[in-house]
Amino acid sequence: MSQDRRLVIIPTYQEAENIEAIIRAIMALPIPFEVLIVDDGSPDGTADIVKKLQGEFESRLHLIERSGKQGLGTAYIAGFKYALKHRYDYIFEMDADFSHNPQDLLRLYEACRDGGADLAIGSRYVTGVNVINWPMSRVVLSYFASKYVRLITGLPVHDATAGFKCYARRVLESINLDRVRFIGYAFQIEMKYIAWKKGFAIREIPVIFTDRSNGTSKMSKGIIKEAIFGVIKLKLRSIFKPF
Ligand SMILES: Nc1nc2c(ncn2[C@@H]2O[C@H](COP(=O)(O)OP(=O)(O)O[C@H]3O[C@H](CO)[C@@H](O)[C@H](O)[C@@H]3O)[C@@H](O)[C@H]2O)c(=O)[nH]1
Repeated sequence: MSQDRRLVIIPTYQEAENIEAIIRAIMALPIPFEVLIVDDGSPDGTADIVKKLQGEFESRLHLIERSGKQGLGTAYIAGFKYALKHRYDYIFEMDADFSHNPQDLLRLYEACRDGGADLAIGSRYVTGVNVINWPMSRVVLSYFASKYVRLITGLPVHDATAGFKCYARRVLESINLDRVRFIGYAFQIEMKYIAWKKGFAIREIPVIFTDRSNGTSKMSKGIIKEAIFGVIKLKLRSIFKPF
């Protein structure tokens, strides 16, 4: 176990209020994780805070700086390419804003390392609805989005848009990352769908998602639209141009 190399990728845009605390919370976990921040030129100086912390955490804290907001999906793709190049064994996706509890990284890791999962998903909807502080409209949208994804594509997961995950390296190695198209929540659906179509074992681990106290969500109408039409495009793509 101790030889495993674990990388937590956190995409950031305007997360100056959260970034130091989330990095410290991950660094304090009982087993070592490395962290890669992929920042899109946040005007609030998120990247500068990361650079300052690099002095303290040295080789455990990494930063990719990109110019301008390019979307969560492309930030993760940049992070995945970094992870494969540097041969990490387990690669995690996580938000910067504490909506994902850093302690749950350990449970996702165990599900992959000991539980036979190739992809472990921190899932809000395995046992009821485990979301705190979201407006009811957002809970309903998110919950039924997963039902919609299942209906159209057959993807057998309860939380299709979840953004808290652990991939065993072999999953990312098997995916042509240059063919991953979507940039918002549809990206989260697309990655799960491709992994499932390729026959990887997916396990959902129940987690509690707590909406952020600091900063704001980057959700937009464009992101919702991309997800609605993206699911249909994914289904068609799988018929005409299998993954
Ligand atoms: N680099 C980069 N990071 C971004 C961008 N947009 C958002 N992020 C970062 O991505 C993370 C999630 O963004 P939020 O805007 O906080 O997401 P959310 O609305 O709370 O959505 C959450 O739930 C969705 C499902 O309901 C998930 O699909 C999503 O991944 C996330 O976990 C945060 O760390 C945020 O800074 C971007 O364009 N570029």
